[in-house]
Amino acid sequence: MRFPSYAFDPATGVATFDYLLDGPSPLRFTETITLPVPADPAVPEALTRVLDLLHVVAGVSYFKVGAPARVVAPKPVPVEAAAFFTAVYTKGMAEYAYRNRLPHVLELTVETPGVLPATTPSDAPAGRPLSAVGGGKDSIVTLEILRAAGLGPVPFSVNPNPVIENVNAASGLPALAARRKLDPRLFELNRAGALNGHIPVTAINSLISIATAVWHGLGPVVMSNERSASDPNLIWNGHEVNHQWSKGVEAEGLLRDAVAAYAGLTDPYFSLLRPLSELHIAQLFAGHTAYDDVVTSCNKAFKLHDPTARWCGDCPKCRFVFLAMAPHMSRERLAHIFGHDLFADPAQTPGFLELLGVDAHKPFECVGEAEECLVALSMLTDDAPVLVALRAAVPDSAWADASHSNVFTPGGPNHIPAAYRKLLDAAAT
Ligand SMILES: CC(=O)N[C@H]1[C@@H](OP(=O)(O)OP(=O)(O)OC[C@H]2O[C@@H](n3ccc(=O)[nH]c3=O)[C@H](O)[C@@H]2O)O[C@H](CO)[C@@H](O)[C@@H]1O[C@H](C)C(=O)N[C@@H](C)C(=O)N[C@@H](CCC(=O)O)C(=O)O
Ligand SMILES: Nc1ncnc2c1ncn2[C@@H]1O[C@H](COP(=O)(O)OP(=O)(O)OP(=O)(O)O)[C@@H](O)[C@H]1O
Repeated sequence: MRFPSYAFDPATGVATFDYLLDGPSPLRFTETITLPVPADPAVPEALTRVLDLLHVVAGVSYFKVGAPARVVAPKPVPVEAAAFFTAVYTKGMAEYAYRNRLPHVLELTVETPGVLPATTPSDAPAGRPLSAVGGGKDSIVTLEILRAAGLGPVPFSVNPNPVIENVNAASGLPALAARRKLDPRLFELNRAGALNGHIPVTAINSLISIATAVWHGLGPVVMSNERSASDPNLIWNGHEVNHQWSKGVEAEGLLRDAVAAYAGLTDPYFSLLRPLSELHIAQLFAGHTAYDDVVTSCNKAFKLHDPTARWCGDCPKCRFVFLAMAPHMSRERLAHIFGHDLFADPAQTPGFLELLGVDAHKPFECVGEAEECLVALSMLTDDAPVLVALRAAVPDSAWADASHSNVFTPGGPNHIPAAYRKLLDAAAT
């Protein structure tokens, strides 16, 4: 796989990234990413550098059509950027490799045509934070922590759908948006049965967020990725397979190092919620009723071709968020947010058992740990049909583990700068 060229027009904010899958029948693709144009459209060198990184990282959508054995990046970069590329194409594509039985994907190294020394670091950004909004509870909690601290966060999204637009409207904060258009050829190939699978979309959205912040004189970029995003779903051929890899703390560190070494940006990007469990975030979300009619975490609402849906009420993510929010609010409020009372429907029991670790591995979805689910269940005392069935199915040993849980104690590795860490600690205690 090669990366023939890319172009960026500061007058329109349009970047076009070209890709080539080499071979007897070469395949060419072009992805278009449109950044919001600032009042002063002069292009700083750091923006060009971030776009260089984005060119390679956004290539994963086209890589997956052929799983080529060699990926050759277009420019020399520092070792930190090369390491980030390799991790995105291996660890970020691990679910795709596992589902398609392509073990070589986990072993490849993204080649670069030379090694550059690291760029001299600049000062950390001191502008208004750019806060990535996905429409779910997590980014709402971050936005409200930053707003309460008087930092004037700027909500930012890639391809905002009506859910995200409604969340932004409920926040009352003027938002920025970027557009991302995959090459339509990809969908033709998918319809014709090409190899397909999950890609590390957060790595792409993160670089688009950093590019926007740099161009607009904003920053840092503040994400809302939680502690459990770092935990794998399963081990395959000796490699961890994590559906949420690019939301995890390892990816966050690699991305920060790559952007620092190649673009000279210091502390440009971190996740404010990294030390928190999903259950803890759900507790903080419960304090903000203004978003009840708009908040949506269900991934089915985010299909490229069906942008109007909210909670489907029948997927691992809906079940997980319902369970995580349940201890922190009335059942009436919960049913209002979701449009369904999932604990009243016995057909939901097997799906909840999967989340509780009683069945199978962690689902390939953005859901928290089995331990968090057990703690949430232990906090619920009423006799809704699903809760009765779950209590009966959970083994005694699991209850003992849940009673010693630290899901409400912030912890674990993170990259939060000291000034922001104070804000989190004040909000989460
Ligand atoms: C919404 C969703 O979950 N989509 C995944 C799904 O794709 P599907 O065909 O059902 O719908 P579309 O999202 O409309 O995609 C259409 C095709 O386009 C491909 N594609 C999409 C975006 C992209 O950046 N590159 C692409 O190539 C896609 O593969 C389809 O062929 O199943 C796909 C195959 O498993 C997934 O790739 C789709 O996932 C999206 C990329 C997506 O945005 N997913 C996030 C909701 C998601 O899963 N986030 C994870 C974090 C993962 C990470 O490491 O960043 C999470 O929240 O846990
Ligand atoms: N379209 C998008 N544009 C920019 N950032 C996004 C987008 N979608 C998600 N994100 C960001 O990526 C991270 C992971 O997204 P995720 O969907 O898990 O979070 P969320 O929507 O805030 O909450 P939830 O886990 O409840 O869905 C978050 O920091 C979120 O803000």
